[in-house]
Amino acid sequence: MRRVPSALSIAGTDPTGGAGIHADLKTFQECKAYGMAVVTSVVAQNTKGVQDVWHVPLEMVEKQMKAVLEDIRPNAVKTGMIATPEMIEKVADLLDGQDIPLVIDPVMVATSGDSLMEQESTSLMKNRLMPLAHVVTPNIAEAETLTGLSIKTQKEAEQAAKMLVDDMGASAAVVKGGHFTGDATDILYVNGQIDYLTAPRTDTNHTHGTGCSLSASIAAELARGNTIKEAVTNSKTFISQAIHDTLGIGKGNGPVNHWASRLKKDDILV
Ligand SMILES: Nc1ncnc2c1ncn2[C@@H]1O[C@H](COP(=O)(O)OP(=O)(O)OP(=O)(O)O)[C@@H](O)[C@H]1O
Ligand SMILES: Cc1ncc(CO)c(N)n1
Repeated sequence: MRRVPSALSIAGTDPTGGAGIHADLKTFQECKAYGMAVVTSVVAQNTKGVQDVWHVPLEMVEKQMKAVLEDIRPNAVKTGMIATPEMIEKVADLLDGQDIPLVIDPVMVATSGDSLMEQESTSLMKNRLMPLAHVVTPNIAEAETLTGLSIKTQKEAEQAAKMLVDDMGASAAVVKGGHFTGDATDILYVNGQIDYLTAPRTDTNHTHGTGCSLSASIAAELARGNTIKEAVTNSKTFISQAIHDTLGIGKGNGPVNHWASRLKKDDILV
């Protein structure tokens, strides 16, 4: 029987629509999955920075999750901003044993440089969330924090990807090279194999929400029944185009163009 694939984001908000659950829902839609979202933190932020954060009470996170799970069971889940140790424990408890493909974007710092996770959360992120992850998608700084390695080269990024899987229990890791120089190369480690996913670097500072959108795309692809390698490869194509076909909006690091694969910028200009 044919089905509508659905994907759930568990993440924080961005009222300017470029990152967090807003980016995730746009991405799910573009990547042909029915999108759902549980809010973990309400963030007053824009493309220039984070002004304030309110964490949703844990019992309300649990109620949101239960409301979704008892009604429309997602075919894949992604987590983004889960700021506090207590919230990580709660989300891990709720996801443990669910048998739903899980993409963990270990969000720690916004593109603007503002912190989105409490320092004390790192060990719980490692001990509780990594073992549940089908795919974990750290950027270089997040991979360094999780593994304790210093990552200056692609070989060191490979080593980090292997640690996240072989030592910490994720099924696959994508160490993103957005903050390296040269081509935008991400390193995928899955089934004991390293793959380099490379795209030309776009010369832009409009990269707000790139990480959120990449991990949401991977979740949508998994929800559609694709393998991890197919999901990550297709998602790399999606995010490269969304960065390349920039919208040029925002006074800071502007948002990516989630429409890019089906609309060219001229189609949406008024
Ligand atoms: N300038 C660029 N040109 C092309 N691809 C890029 C560029 N910057 C980032 N990417 C790609 O975007 C994806 C996200 O990577 P990045 O390392 O920026 O994640 P991140 O730091 O978690 O993102 P965020 O800014 O949302 O926190 C990766 O596939 C990366 O290679
Ligand atoms: C809510 C949220 N999640 C993730 C990021 C990282 O881009 C952000 N800026 N805001």
